[in-house]
Amino acid sequence: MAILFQETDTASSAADLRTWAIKVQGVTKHYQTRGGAVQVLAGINCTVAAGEVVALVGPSGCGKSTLLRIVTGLESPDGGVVKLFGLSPVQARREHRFGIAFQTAALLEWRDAAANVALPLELAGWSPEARKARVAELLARMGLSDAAHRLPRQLSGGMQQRVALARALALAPPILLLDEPFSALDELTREQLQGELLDLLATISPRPAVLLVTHNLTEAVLLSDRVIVLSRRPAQVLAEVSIALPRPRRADLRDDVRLHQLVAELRAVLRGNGG
Ligand SMILES: Nc1ncnc2c1ncn2[C@@H]1O[C@H](COP(=O)(O)OP(=O)(O)OP(=O)(O)O)[C@@H](O)[C@H]1O
Repeated sequence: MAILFQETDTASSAADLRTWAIKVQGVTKHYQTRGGAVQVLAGINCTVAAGEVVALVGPSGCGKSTLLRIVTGLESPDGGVVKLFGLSPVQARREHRFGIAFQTAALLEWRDAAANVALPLELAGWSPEARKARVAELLARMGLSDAAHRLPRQLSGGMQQRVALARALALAPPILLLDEPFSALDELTREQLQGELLDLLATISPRPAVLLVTHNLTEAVLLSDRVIVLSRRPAQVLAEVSIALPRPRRADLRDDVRLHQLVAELRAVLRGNGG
């Protein structure tokens, strides 16, 4: 295992920033609560290279989702800088540089599966014909062609997450941000979707950079090229673990002893931090 401790450089040239799909530098964040100020992020530095899959793990409540929301521009940091291919999160959102999928599929309940997938294409001004073709392609890719005209409530949890993934990928963004996308699913469905995501990432060209927040260490190792371990709140980067398992990967890699060793090593890092 290679544990690399967080990089300390803060001076980055514009060219360097554009090279990284995601670059997070010195990000701090606190929330004001009734009990006073709660420091959540205490100077986070991390990067995701183009085409790289990076998982973010850490103790419950340490600030993983907060960091992801800051990367999306849904929240602002108190300090520090976030760049997505050199753009601010707000610019990157405007230019459709990333797709997002959350724990709950967050589909529009009055739109059928096809219309939910079409939403980003509509917002980006695609013509009805182009939308129709792209939606059909995405639904077929996710095994949802027969469910195109079903409303979200008529879909299983796994199908809803497939729709959410298809929507996130609709504009073929170079970055995919995933916050616990499978954690609300039963174990078997979760494992199936992990396998489908592996297949997807193996076939999409060029592969998007992925930042995946997860509680599940097996999922982190199975899917990612690198795992960033956050400490307890206020979160700092405790360790970065390279996942040198070959690609393309298949879901049955979860039974491989090398994966189990990496999961054990991640667990040891977290336990060492009281996680
Ligand atoms: N809008 C908010 N106002 C006040 N406190 C907040 C807000 N959002 C998050 N927090 C607090 O910030 C901390 C970090 O929350 P966050 O959801 O980012 O953690 P997390 O690591 O993703 O948690 P989990 O692993 O349980 O999903 C928690 O203590 C949470 O209660």
